[in-house]
Amino acid sequence: MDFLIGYNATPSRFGCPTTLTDSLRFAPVTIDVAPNARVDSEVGPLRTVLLHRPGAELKRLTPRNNDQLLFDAIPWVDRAQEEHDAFAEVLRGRDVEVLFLADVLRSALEDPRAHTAGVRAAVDSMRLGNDLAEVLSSHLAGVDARTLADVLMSGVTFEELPAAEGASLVRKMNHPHDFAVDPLPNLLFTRDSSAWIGDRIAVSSLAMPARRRETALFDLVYAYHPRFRHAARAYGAHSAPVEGGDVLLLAPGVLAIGVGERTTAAGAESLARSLFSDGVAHTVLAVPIVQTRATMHLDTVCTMVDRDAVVMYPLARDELVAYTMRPDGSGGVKVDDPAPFLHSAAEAMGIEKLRVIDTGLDPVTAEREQWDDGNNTLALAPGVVVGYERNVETNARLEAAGIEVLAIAGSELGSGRGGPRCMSCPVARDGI
Ligand SMILES: NC(=O)NCCC[C@H](N)C(=O)O
Repeated sequence: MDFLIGYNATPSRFGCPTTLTDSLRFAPVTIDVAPNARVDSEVGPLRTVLLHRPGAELKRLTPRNNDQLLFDAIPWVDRAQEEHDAFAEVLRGRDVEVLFLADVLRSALEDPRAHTAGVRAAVDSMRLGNDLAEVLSSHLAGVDARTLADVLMSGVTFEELPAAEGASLVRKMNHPHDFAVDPLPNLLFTRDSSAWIGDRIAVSSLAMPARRRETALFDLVYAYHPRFRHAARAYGAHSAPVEGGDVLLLAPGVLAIGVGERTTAAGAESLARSLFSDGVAHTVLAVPIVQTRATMHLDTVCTMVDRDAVVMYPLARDELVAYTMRPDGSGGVKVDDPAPFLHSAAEAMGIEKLRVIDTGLDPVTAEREQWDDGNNTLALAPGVVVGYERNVETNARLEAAGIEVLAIAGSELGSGRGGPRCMSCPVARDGI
């Protein structure tokens, strides 16, 4: 890891007012940082990405728990892993450094403070009762980083618990296959649990109970992994809900944040406020989206495929509006009345028009392909995206508009209702 002289905050790049505390924060300090951790757009050439190779946590899914765990089917795990390996290979083939959550989590847990935080994140005394919680905590305190990482990701059933003296009522009254520690099958969707915005990392406060514990895992990765531990934070992991799938970096300093099933208006406002005060953004568009499973995040209906182009679900094209937020000049946030999204986005980005690659298919095909994440592309560079091969019509429209589509299989990966953008957390992109 390089040691360099740096600054523990980034000066305002957008002319936002600086305060006394800002100037104090700019004192030089010696820090070890990942020199390239920075994402200013959706389409700048991708250099580093964080993925999660699906693992044992997917084997926990059954027809009894899949709805609650936010999967629409029971994935064939071996095939999902093959599909994911092929996805990672496509990225490596384009010179992208691929990091895996399991690796960074294990490294972070080598730090004894992270280990303690990890045990705390695994053991819920409200569920287990004090006796069993204590037994499990002292067991996990003694396991190695790899084992603790596996517990945190894949959970533990009551029958897998270490034999405890004087079995508790909780243990006796739960079915052996019930979870003492819940599995986190949605770790696959690394986009949602954290997002880099400029050189800041925003660890999400996730809305759905099945995903809430992801916050603690990412919190400790960014707090203790040697590569990330000095990264500045945006927003607070314990603020109102914001999920990364709702956060689009339209252009440097310009964000759109979907507000719907996952991200609340309070969450969007809190993230905007934090980005404004750190000088990381000058305009944030809050974009209401319909609260349905099909449109759980903004990136299920719209993703950027070029500097000035998006692929968008046709029904969203005319319906999406945006509430534009800007700093008010005295530490607050000014909110405009809603206006058409495409217009507000172009204005904030300083371009004449945001091109829409029209997946203007017949409504049934459009609806089918939106459900199968046709609009959820991951840009590797301006005009180059990864998409699921099954979305034949959408991909053909993209190609016809001059966008190169690197098609990957997603029959099993898609069972959790997420596409290439959902499955990737960009850590470093070059500027555009
Ligand atoms: N950005 C995204 O749309 N992510 C997909 C998340 C799917 C996951 N099964 C969930 O319901 O949260």
